Amino acid sequence: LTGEDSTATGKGVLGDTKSFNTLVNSNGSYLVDRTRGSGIFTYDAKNRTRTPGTLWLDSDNVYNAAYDGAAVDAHTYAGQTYDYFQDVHSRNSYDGNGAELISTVHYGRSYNNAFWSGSQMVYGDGDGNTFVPLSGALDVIAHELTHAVTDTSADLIYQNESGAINESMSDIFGTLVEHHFNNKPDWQVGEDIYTPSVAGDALRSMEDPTLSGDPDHYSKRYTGTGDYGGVHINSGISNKAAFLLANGGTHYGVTVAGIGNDKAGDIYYRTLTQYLTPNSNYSHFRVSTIQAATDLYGASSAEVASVKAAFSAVGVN
Ligand SMILES: CC(C)[C@H](Cc1cn(Cc2ccc(C(=O)O)cc2)nn1)C(=O)N[C@@H](CCCCN)C(=O)O
Ligand SMILES: [Zn+2]
Repeated sequence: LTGEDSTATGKGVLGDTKSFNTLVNSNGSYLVDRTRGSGIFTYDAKNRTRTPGTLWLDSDNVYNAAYDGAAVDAHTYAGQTYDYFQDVHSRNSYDGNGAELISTVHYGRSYNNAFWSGSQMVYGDGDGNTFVPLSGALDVIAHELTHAVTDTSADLIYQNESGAINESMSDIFGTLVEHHFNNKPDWQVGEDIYTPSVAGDALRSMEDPTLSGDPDHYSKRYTGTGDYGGVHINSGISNKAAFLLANGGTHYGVTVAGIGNDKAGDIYYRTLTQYLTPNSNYSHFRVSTIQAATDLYGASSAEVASVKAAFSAVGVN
């Protein structure tokens, strides 16, 4: 594919105007951003389930049609997530080696989900009640891309406690990316694309996981076999700890002094990429996070003390 690098404008899922990089040639404008790593490529599944589908081609480099919104956000937010990992953690794409970022939108019919397939991001349109097109939320895209970071580093097995940590890392970095770009930042997940007719709700809350029925203490962990052993359920334990580490608070009588998003992000990134292994459980997660914080700030630092307090607050001792 040859052509000129160009900047297009368009409207995202929620009607917001934004600009993004495209490749233009005699065929028209492709959602190809050659300025980041080996490139960001966004495809159209045309409501079927073959991936990646067709590379997105637009006629005039202006992406204002309703059908374009999902692609505009998938492309733009993938670029922002790339920038977060490069600029904040010096990681070039999800593998650290500039891997291409492939996204497919309009996957399936009224498909209420988004996922990392093992090689690319995939976004459904939602049914319009439970979800609107799922690429419309930056925390969701960063959630999916963090699965790729995890798979190319700790490679946490997607079940039971290692799977819950895998899921929590995706929620943590999804939230940190949303804060980094100051995109209506909060400690909820998927709020921008979940239940358009219900204000103030979200898929999951990191501040209070019990709002979606998930545990906020290790003693309340799910031990069944559903959801790959509760990977989207027991993630609440780590999500609550992450909220406390960044923001501070008192939980079940344990007080945590917040250290802020940036330090928390550096600690979790180092934990994920240097210490966690495929079979890590919550106990090893605590030890690893303390070690990462010790490497960065010293054994007697306030940051290490807050990591210990955050894990103790959620019952991981
Ligand atoms: C990231 C987030 C937007 C997305 C949200 C999501 C969507 N679903 C299915 C789903 C469908 C319908 C409802 C309903 O209330 O009617 C709720 C949930 N479950 N979770 C999600 O969490 N997807 C999983 C997909 C995992 C697929 C297995 N690898 C993930 O990326 O972890
Ligand atoms: Zn996930």
